Amino acid sequence: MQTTEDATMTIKEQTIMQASGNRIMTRDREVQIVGKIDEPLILIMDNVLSGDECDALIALAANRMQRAKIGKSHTVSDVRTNSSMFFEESENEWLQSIEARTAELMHVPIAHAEPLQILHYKAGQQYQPHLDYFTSGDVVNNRISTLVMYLNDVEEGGETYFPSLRFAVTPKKGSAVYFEYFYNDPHLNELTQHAGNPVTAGEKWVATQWMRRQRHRSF
Ligand SMILES: O=C(O)CCC(=O)C(=O)O
Ligand SMILES: [Fe+2]
Repeated sequence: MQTTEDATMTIKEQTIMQASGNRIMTRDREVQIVGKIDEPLILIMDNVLSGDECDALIALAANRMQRAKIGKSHTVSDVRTNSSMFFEESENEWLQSIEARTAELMHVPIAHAEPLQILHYKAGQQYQPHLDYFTSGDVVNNRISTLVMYLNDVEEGGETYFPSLRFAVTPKKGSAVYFEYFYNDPHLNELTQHAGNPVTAGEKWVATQWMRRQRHRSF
């Protein structure tokens, strides 16, 4: 990727998202940027989903959850104690509009999107530090960016935590954290390592959208 110079004359790598301004207008919602780290780019966004959309995603996923599987071998692992499920691509009309919004927000064509993933953490459950991109296997059409959307307010704990940056994002219904790892500098990509901190009271629901470098969907 090309590099640009910012005002302080330090060389900064180009990012997928142009994160200037305090809000992003999508076709059907105004999303507010309420927090930001520059490099690696991490954005905290408010108003990504409506309360009704959050409730509907949870309701649709609830009876389809299973213990989360990790990586290629699909073995149950202590790295993730939460449960998860994937929707079908564009399963219904309102899901389609959420997918279209996330693609617009993430500045990547919808064809590059993985199906939306839902995670559910009960009290005591967590997701230990990990990278979202693959370090073996499908590295050609690898993941390049993540949007974690919070579907409920968590009573206690459950932050999305970036250990290398010592940065924690508190879940808030309808808000999201965005990060990307498509840098030339592998160190910047590695800094996006993150965890789902243990939920210490209540429960936590999130929807994760991952984007691929190339087309991933058949339509
Ligand atoms: O639950 C979280 O806060 C993080 C989820 C996550 O890391 C993922 O879905 O890849
Ligand atoms: Fe992750």
